[in-house]
Amino acid sequence: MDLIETRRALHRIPELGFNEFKTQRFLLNKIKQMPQEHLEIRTWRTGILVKVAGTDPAKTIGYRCDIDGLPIREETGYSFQSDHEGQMHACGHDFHMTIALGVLDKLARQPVKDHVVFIFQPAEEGPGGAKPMLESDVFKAWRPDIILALHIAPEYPTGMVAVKKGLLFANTSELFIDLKGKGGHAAYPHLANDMVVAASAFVMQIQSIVARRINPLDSAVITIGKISAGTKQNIIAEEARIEGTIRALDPDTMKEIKKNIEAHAAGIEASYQCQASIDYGANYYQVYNDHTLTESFINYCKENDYAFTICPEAMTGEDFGYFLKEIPGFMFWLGVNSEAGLHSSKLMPDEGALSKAVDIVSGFIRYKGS
Ligand SMILES: CC(=O)N[C@@H](CCC[C@H](N)C(=O)O)C(=O)O
Repeated sequence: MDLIETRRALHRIPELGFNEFKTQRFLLNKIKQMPQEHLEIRTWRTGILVKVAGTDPAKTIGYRCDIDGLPIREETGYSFQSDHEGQMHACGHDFHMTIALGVLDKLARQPVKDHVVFIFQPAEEGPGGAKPMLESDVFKAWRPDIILALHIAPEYPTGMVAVKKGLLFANTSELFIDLKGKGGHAAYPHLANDMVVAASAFVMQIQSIVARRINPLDSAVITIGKISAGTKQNIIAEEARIEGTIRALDPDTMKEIKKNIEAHAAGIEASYQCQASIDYGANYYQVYNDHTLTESFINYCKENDYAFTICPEAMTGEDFGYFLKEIPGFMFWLGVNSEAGLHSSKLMPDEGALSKAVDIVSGFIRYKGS
């Protein structure tokens, strides 16, 4: 299978969570071109599960990748840039899918003793595909005993593995706040309740939560990524919407942050005479790597001289955390050496990482599964 050609084709067709219809068709088409003798294929919504039957199975190994893109207008200048205006694979899921296909292709040709289940999961960026997928009959029927996944890391050299035992990624929660006040003429502010001013005050106030309400020894982040309000420069805005994300390494810190956001929202309601409604959207459980399996992966990397480092935990989120909550396994970072980072319109991961990752993952599955 030509990995670079596959990645470029996937890069052209990013689709948002649970709308990955073209992506699903593309993946199914690729999978059907592989030797079928040992394969069983099932779909779940826009996702796909593929089982490679083991030759003498004692367990099932799971390998998961995510398949959705982001609402970002691409600015890479690639000749193969996104055909979908305003959508881009800016979190490397085109890499994740290509690597999964590459590993699957190898195992379809030469299975290991254990069963291996490949999980092409939709909607990682939101609203979250992992949780409902875990509850699906198809997943339950093929439920793996151990599971692994990777995420590209622009900051590490191409092909380098970065991993740690225990906590790798934070608990996350989306944050959507709708403010409703009273619109009016720009010249008569005393007759209106201006939601641009209320939203601005709210965004500034919640900056003090991490600084002043959370123990400095705990890590937490509140980022507001989007604000929308108003219709025209001389009309007082009746409504405002604030969209963001909350991150915390400890689930109790997450609860504390939410409690404080609610208190600030109540304060804004009183001060600015408006209604504030809060929706926490998708919440992702932390990514916690199993100690024994991560140790085994570290040993495997050392024995095979793969470039490797122990990394610190990160405030990124991943709904792979839900798989790891129920099934022992781990996630690792794969270096792709890009100046632009994740969620950047200029993310340009080095394609040299693709074949290295296929070797690393297929080798580890063979190491654990033969
Ligand atoms: C690896 C990565 O970038 N993951 C995303 C996960 C999104 C979680 C959710 N939509 C949220 O914004 O809280 C991330 O932003 O860390």
